[in-house]
Amino acid sequence: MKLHFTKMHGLGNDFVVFDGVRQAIALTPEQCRRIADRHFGVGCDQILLVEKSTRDDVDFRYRIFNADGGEVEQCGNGARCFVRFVHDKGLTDKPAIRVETASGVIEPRLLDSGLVKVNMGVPRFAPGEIPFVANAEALTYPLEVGQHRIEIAVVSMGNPHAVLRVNDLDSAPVDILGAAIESHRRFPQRVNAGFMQVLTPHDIRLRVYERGAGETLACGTGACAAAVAGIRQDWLQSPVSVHTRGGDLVIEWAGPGHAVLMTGPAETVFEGELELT
Ligand SMILES: N[C@H](CCC[C@H](N)C(=O)O)C(=O)O
Repeated sequence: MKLHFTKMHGLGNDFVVFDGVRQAIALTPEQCRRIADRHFGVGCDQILLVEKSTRDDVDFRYRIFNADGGEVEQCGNGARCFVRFVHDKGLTDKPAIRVETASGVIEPRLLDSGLVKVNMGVPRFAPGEIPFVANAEALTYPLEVGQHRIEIAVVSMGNPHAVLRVNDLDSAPVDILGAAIESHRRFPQRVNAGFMQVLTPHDIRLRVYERGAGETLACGTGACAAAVAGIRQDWLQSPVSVHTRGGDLVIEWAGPGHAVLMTGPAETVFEGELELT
């Protein structure tokens, strides 16, 4: 079966996007893995599936599959590409849309500047809402990882994030420690592992070892989680510029109970067709 796709990225976090509005598409985990494979498939960090909404108070539904084939709750860089995609494909002419995801409704908006601003919803910290086996909410939690004992902040943006502050991002053991945190037994659904270096109260550098994809050049929900974790610990003040290896995001957060706003680019790279086996 031939499937048309659009290759997109948000700061180098790249996606294969399918129009599930005009054609019904169902992907198995194995098909997702094959599409995401950078040698045997198209290659991407995540697959995004745009669908009609099942609700009349939102415009579209948005399904996200990691390169390992697992379906997940949220993707920030993907949300920016989502609104660019539905505009470019003539699926809507509204600059701001409401999108149903597995973890709630987000609101991406195309700005006149060409950037995209997304209301990513309210971050959550209660251990019950984060797959973290803890007995009470705290700003940080100790975690034994191999011979390391680290302090992590745990933030849900719909998807789970563990955020670690480091002094030097270039020498941080993101591959080894990130993989160990991602699959740590304290996170039954696994977790995205963010490594944050605070530069000023309004600037951080960030690398994220993503659940189901490994280290990516940028992680939108990871940038939200890191900024929120830093603001909660009085290291940061809103707005926060998050400098990732793929480029910069601006995160705004007015504090507990408020939504996180993320602003950044979304690019289309090419259109293609693949044989779905
Ligand atoms: N790996 C993430 C999903 C993609 C998130 C990321 N690409 C973003 O931009 O937020 C997870 O398993 O929760």
